[in-house]
Amino acid sequence: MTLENLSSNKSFGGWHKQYSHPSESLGCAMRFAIYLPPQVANGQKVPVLYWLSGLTCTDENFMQKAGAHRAAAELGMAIVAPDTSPRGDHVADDESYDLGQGAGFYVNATESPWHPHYRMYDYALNELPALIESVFPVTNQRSIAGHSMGGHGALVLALRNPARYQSVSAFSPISNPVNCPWGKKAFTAYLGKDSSRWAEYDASLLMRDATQFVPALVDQGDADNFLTDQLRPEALAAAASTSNYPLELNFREGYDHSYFFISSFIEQHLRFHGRHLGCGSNY
Ligand SMILES: N[C@@H](CCC(=O)N[C@@H](CSC=O)C(=O)NCC(=O)O)C(=O)O
Repeated sequence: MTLENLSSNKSFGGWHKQYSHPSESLGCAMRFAIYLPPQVANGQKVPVLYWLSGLTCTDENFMQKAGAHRAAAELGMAIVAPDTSPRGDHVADDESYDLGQGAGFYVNATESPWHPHYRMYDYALNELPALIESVFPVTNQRSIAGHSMGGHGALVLALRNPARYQSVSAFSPISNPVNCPWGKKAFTAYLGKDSSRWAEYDASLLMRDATQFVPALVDQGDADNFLTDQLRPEALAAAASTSNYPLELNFREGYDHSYFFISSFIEQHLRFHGRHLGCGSNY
């Protein structure tokens, strides 16, 4: 296993570290960041929250802007944040911000020129957790969370793989991508024009049909400029009502789509995951 340590910074008694590694699923070097709480210094293994970021992000946005380290340190929870797509000169790209590098949408692409590298679903579900669990002092207890495109990714991964995750949460997720401009553009490019093949990556359609449940928490700002056109939380609410899914959906007055919103409620999300991961004093 070739794992290159790119940076290390002490934070709230634990460590924030960035790594690069050759990814088999993506066929390129891939970067991720990990926050290791202080408990690991005592030889303790800790559970992991995977965080999937949104359009234009790298591994850095969440770690530097969300303010999650204090609660993770208290709870004894590792957080892993991968980059949002494969990267490199040999990797297909597009000049728009919502397709190509920085916009992997957590799918396995089937279409040219994307399919050789754009396999973020496999990477986030299998390759990254296998690497993390073989190298770092963590247990195999996982939860998953994300923002916007990453909220879509987190919900889809948990809904399709309920045995893999203890809990799922999202801020401002793209809840019904088959019915919004971001989703239609990305899915047409990555998955092809036949929209019947998009359903396996649509959180609302998956939640409507779910029979196995992962506790789910979603926060949505009501002043989010993407709310009506792109995010469609009402579709997720309707789906949860159909399947009796254990979804807590909160609308937060005055909050927008930014990391100011995420940083205002991230502690509540970490405590929610902590209860399901069995860490911290509040479970
Ligand atoms: N540049 C675009 C919008 C880009 C944007 O808002 N990205 C969000 C995620 S949006 C959905 O996935 C983000 O997290 N940005 C990074 C950050 O640190 O805020 C535009 O101009 O409209």
